[in-house]
Amino acid sequence: MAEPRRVSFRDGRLASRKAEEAALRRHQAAAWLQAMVGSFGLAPYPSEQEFVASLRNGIVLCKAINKLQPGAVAKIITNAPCDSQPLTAFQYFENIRNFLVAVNKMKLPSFEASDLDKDSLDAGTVGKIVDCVISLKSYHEWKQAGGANGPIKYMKSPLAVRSSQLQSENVALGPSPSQKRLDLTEADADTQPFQNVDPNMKEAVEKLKKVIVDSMLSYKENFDQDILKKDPTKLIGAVLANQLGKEQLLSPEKLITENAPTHCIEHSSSQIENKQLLLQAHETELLDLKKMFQDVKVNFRSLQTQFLDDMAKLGENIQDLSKAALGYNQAVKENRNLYNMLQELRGNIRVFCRIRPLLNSESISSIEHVGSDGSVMVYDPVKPQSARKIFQFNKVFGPTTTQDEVYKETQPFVRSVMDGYNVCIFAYGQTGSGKTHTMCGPSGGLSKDFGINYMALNDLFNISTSREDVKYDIRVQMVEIYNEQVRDLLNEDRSSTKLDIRASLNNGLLNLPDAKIYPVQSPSDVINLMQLGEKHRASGSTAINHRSSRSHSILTVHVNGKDIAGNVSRSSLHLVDLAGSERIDRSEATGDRLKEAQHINKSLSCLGDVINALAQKNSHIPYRNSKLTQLLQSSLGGNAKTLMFAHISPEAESCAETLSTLKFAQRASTVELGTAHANKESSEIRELKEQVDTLKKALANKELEKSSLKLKENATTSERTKQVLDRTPPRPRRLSLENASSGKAKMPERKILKSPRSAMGITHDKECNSDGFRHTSHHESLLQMPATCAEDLVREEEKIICTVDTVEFCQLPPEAYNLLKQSGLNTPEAALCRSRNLCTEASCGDAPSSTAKLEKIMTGTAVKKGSHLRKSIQSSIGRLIHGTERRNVQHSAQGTPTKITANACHNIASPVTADIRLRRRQSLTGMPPPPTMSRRSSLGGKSDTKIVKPPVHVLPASTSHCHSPGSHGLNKVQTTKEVPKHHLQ
Ligand SMILES: Nc1ncnc2c1ncn2[C@@H]1O[C@H](COP(=O)(O)OP(=O)(O)OP(=O)(O)O)[C@@H](O)[C@H]1O
Repeated sequence: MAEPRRVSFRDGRLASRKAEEAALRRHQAAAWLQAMVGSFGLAPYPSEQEFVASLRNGIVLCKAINKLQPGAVAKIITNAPCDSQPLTAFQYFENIRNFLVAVNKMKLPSFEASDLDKDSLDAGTVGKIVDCVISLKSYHEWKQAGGANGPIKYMKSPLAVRSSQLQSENVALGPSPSQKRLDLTEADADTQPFQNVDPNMKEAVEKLKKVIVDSMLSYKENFDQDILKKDPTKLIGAVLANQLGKEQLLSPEKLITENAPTHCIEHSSSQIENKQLLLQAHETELLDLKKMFQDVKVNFRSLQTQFLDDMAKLGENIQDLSKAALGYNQAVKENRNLYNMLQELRGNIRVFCRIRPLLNSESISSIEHVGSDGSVMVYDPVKPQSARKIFQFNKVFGPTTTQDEVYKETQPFVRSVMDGYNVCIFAYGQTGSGKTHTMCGPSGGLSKDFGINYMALNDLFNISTSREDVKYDIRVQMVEIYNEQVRDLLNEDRSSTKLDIRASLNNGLLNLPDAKIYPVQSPSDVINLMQLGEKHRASGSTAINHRSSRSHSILTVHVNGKDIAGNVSRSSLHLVDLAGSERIDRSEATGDRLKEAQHINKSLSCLGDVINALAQKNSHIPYRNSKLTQLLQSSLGGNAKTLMFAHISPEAESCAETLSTLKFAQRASTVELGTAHANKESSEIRELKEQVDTLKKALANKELEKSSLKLKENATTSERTKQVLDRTPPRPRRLSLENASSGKAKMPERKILKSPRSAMGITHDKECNSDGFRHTSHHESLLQMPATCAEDLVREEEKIICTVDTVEFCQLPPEAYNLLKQSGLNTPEAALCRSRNLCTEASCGDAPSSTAKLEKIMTGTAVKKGSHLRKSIQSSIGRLIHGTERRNVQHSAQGTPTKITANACHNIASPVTADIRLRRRQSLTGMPPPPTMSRRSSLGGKSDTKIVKPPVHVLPASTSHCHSPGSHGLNKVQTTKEVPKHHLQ
């Protein structure tokens, strides 16, 4: 199969080579003719047609031959300049005929007049014409050389043409006999005998010539090393044999012998001899070519080696480069990850930039480059010389980015809502830049190409159904801020949509308690609600956007999750589509539109102020300057994850706004919110938190009560003391003092707080009332209380003391508290009784049993409680107590002598109550007190043992009366339960 292909290739090459040779000869002929007669418009390398066409009228040929032999053509028929008629065919013929006669006279190769006829044009006939001209040329050269060296020699063979240079040199000398013999185209007298020989013979010789020339050309074209290695004589023999065999011709000798008449044989053998010589010459030429070929081959080999070396080096270089590129890519990736981590840790506002497509195809885009690394390069096409500005964001979405691609990048934020994080995604940008398209989808979410709002909610549903162990409750709110008014978008009653922003009691965050909130179960619920909201949202047509949002819309999704272990998470997702900033001159807003635009621009400017203040870490952040910043406060400065979409329009006319948006967004990306926290609580923590809240409230109540008590005591002490002293004879009074001191030993601890908040007594009396204690009325009655009303006072005192104990009781660790609750003391009244009983038990010397009970509770608590949670709750309770005590200490230090006395009274508690107190304290704070130190000493003060003296011995006489009310009170408590009333008297 391969062989025919090689043959046809060789044939093709041969044909092209022949054509090349013919073209070269035409070129020589044309050049010579032009040199002889001047330019006649023939191209240097004419085609066959051009060549023949230029000679067809015979004028050029006649002129050329006349130059060689003046008068060779007597009359040349030419076109007169005035004669516009073209020459007739007959006139042509005259010129050609005269030329051919002249040529024949000169015994030069000739052609037929009809050969110039265009209809009969073929390669052979053109070749004859060219041969004729070339022979004229040779003649001319010979003549110029003087004609002394024998007859003219002209070339017909392509090979003869190839060696024309050599021959032209020889022309000067005249052809040697051997040369004459070698020349295949020799047409001198030697060839004459052939003209008389048998035409068959002539034809055979012509064929032979042709075969040899073709073979030579063929072998020259296709020689290979094998051929060149052969003996040239044998090679030629082989060529002849081959070609002759192919042509089915006999060998030249045989051919001549067989076909030629006898008288021609001698001549034929000399012809063959000539041809053999010619072949030898070609053999030499072949050898030269072989040498050349070898040289070329060596060069080629060295070039090939060099090329291979270069390729190898190039390969190595490419490998190095690819390694470097790979390393670089990895470094960039790592860098990016680190950057993201850093941002995550810092809690920076993430910023994505989205470029909407050009809406007017004739506009020029001001966006020069969008990098995959989050960079965007902007320039002003109106001022192409102006500097390019590059901005860097977390991500940049080009004009061809789809909604799905945008959401894919947003998804991680949305998903973290389900893990308890608060997330805020807001779209910012000039009017018509595509904010609504991104958040709600085209046509404000009314089409199928949904925006982030819908996709986010859909995603939340998917997660909620995929997490089987958590039960989620998803609710939706949708409001707008229109002309600085917050309006409910989901309220069907459009007459009462105005909403107030209020601080939540739970977390202090601002919210809209009156806004309608709808539970959603499926994406279709969401679509319905969003469509309702979009229907109610204010929008209008401006010169920039035919459906421009005239309000900021906030879609809030509240997600509450509770897992099977009772752990809860609460989070919210704010999806904010801001109204676009607009230049009034461009939006051409008037009337209502103008008012809206002013409000929009103002609130966006407030947002800018807040962002600036946050970016600069100012101490004051002006959230309250607009409703928008008020509502977004928790997202901009809280522990939320915040993502901002900066939208830009690529049109050249919007370049200024684009730059302003990008600068704003870049500033926003520097705002550090702090690490976001998940709002997750385990059931235990939740319970503990609730208990801490209860304790805090109770502590506050306690302080209030004590301050009220202090007021009461201050106001009534002197009065009561005076009355009691007046009524008590010296003996009972002494007894009373003694009883007081002994009774005191049995009394439970009583703290007398000197809170600075006592001034708030009037306000907080209401709270006390709500707890069932009539402090205010009591306070008033105390001011006017006659001595006989002491019993009432005692009751009041008892209540106060019980209240104090209730507070302290509530300060028990939760488990202890729960255990006590389980034992039936789960109402304030029961707790009150319980505390009273505890006091009583303690005062009756039943301290060991209560202590043991407490101890039991504490031990159980310690076993049950995880140490971590325990520590946390204990430390918070400890702080609460420490804070109170510190305040007490401070007040004691600065207090009146009465207060000192009271403290002294406090410090002389019986060992039993002191023990209870210490144990309780230990259980609450987890800090074991040193055995010899009282609570105060454990707080860093001095040991009570050093400052506390028995009241009887240390109290100065002037202050002993101050102790009486307390002792009275305390005695009264005892009295109410156990002590006879006469002790009071
Ligand atoms: N990414 C996008 N691909 C195709 N069209 C878009 C894209 N973004 C915006 N558009 C088209 O541009 C026009 C303006 O968009 P859109 O209304 O969302 O802008 P806006 O920023 O919300 O404007 P305004 O602030 O005035 O409400 C709309 O016709 C919208 O369909």
